[in-house]
Amino acid sequence: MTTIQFPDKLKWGAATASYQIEGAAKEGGRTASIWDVFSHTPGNVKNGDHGDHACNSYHMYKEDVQHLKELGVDLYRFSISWSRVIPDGTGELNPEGVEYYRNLVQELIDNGIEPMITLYHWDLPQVLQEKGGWENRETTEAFLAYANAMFQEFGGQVKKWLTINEPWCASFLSNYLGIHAPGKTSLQAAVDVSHHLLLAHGKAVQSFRDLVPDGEIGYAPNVGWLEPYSPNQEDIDACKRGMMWQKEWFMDPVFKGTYPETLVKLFAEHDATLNMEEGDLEIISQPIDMMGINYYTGSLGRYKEDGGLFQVEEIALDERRTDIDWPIYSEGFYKTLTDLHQTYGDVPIYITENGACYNHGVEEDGKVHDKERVDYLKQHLTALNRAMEAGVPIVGYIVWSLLDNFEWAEGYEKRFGIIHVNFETFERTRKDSYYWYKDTVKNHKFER
Ligand SMILES: CCOCCOc1ccc(-c2cn(C[C@@H]3NC[C@@H](O)[C@H]3O)nn2)cc1
Repeated sequence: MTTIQFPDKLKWGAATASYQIEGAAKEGGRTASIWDVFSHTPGNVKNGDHGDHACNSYHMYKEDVQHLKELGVDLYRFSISWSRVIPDGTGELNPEGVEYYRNLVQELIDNGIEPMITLYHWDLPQVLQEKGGWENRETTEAFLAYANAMFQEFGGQVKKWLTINEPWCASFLSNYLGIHAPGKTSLQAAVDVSHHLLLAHGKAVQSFRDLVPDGEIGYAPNVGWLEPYSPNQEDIDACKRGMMWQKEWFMDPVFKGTYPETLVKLFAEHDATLNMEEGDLEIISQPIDMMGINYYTGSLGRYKEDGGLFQVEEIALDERRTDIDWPIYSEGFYKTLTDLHQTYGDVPIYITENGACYNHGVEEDGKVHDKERVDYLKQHLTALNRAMEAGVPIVGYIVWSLLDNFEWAEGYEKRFGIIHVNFETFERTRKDSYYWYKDTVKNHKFER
């Protein structure tokens, strides 16, 4: 057996997001988000699932906090539903909506858990979508007003903030590939959305400096690793192009104040222009205090002439898959983290999401034996440990997710939680992985 030991200063956490767990979609003054509309549109989500009730956390947050307390984590990462706190998208705050999050923040603090708030985890108010959504540059101002209101409401108690979760998913997966809300298939729309998300991020960071001067703020891009299928230059270049879409496109503007020219040209060749205004990149490249990284999977990448926008095809390393059919590639996690450190320097990194989909149910013994999830976490935490030993400044690890929840277009069938949720009764059942994670957090180590 080998002991994987972590430094005591590493923070441990668990994560969720508003539309995926809250439910109460039409309660407490909340109005529709783009995910309400998208999930209620037939054909968009498996089994016709939607977030009307989700995990019922709007009514069960106290129980959720008890699970977190007994888990022993330092941090709970959750997101605010913009349309719950500002139902019209702009203008008046909804007192009931603000009260829900004030109660949640207080419950966390009373139980010794530090809140980490994500401002935008994909649930844009539908009212704003009807005015063009993120394609409309004005939405960056609406986001700034929303962020300022949240900074003023919660900045006294909440010191860790993330602006945008997985901007690649919120722009290209949602507006070019059409797989997430609003389900558009326009490359121009996706390029506009990606720029406006980054601009909104930069505006919020600027304002945060005044409103929460003792806080730390960042954003949470997702990255998948592509390893060249062969040493052929065409495969190496194909992997670089494929990763650029999630990595350089969303990180160069923030850390270097530029977009990668290769992609600007490639998008232009496909009639999608990058529409910026003077001063945008100065706003976007506001210094941030930390970066969240969401990592799940990776694969081999091989040049393919007709391989889509980036002329790359993804080939799984081997047959190991999770139950959402994503390859298991913990070495890719290590390579992602060391690559980011070499490219972008010593920005402190929180792993804001890492976890696995395994769809185990509750057995006759009343337990959930998700050994595969424990194995996935062991492999990826081992890779994380190696990256830390290689000098990558990782300051926190936040598992996705605390609860089984609404996994977007996959619905409730795909379970990422360390706690099982019965979506009829909302009963929570701690999985074997919950107890393994609890022990790892307590001892800052595990055996493998
Ligand atoms: C190129 C073609 O690709 C087709 C599918 O493409 C993707 C990519 C990525 C995802 C994806 C899902 N998740 C998990 C969530 N992260 C945030 C949190 O809310 C979790 O629920 N991360 N990435 C889905 C689909």
